[in-house]
Amino acid sequence: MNSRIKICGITKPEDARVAADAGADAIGLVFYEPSPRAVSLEAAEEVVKAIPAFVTVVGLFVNPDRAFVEEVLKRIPLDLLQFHGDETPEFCRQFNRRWIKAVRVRNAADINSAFARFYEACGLLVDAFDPAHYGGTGKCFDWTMIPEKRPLPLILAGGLNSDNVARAVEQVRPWAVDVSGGVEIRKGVKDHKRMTDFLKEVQRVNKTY
Ligand SMILES: O=C(O)c1ccccc1NCC(=O)[C@H](O)[C@H](O)COP(=O)(O)O
Repeated sequence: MNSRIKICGITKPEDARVAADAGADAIGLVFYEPSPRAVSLEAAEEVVKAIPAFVTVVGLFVNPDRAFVEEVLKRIPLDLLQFHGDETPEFCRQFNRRWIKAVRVRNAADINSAFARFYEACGLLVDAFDPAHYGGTGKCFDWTMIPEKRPLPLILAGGLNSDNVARAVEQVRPWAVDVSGGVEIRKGVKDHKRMTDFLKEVQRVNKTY
């Protein structure tokens, strides 16, 4: 099985185009103001115009109000919602939209309990735990905590970059990988070479299976 690739925290149309041209399966837009990768609705509209057919547009939220998600959905044609905070399953399911849930991993039980609790999600994103941040930390976690048995598609995130993603794919065999900081020059600024190197590396290791 090929691991799909999501590039998260895209803020500019040209970055979305480069990612899509190089083979990204999904683009993430961060609707969380404290993030250095946050986009306004106006910026998101421009980014989405640059995303071709068959590339999934993912909207990322952290403990949003229901009204805020609805406002975003009215303006931005998101294919998928990604909830990165302490949202409940009831909250996540109410938008009549496919969704994924992120979990910050301290131990294997965090992953197994999230699989059970968020069984209606269409994927579980596993990310590094940092008490001060909900995501986008640039930190890896110990991938040996990830169970072999996965009731939902598993999306691996946290500190991935073109140097370690092949090892991650070989070891974890995730449904998808998700990257943000590892393809930036600095927080919030994507680097086209780092994005294409990352995509090529996943494509290379995918071919070996
Ligand atoms: O990217 C952010 O700033 C962010 C802030 C708050 C919650 C989630 C956030 N990003 C979520 C992602 O999908 C990232 O790609 C994922 O956490 C991995 O980030 P990184 O370790 O920088 O690759």
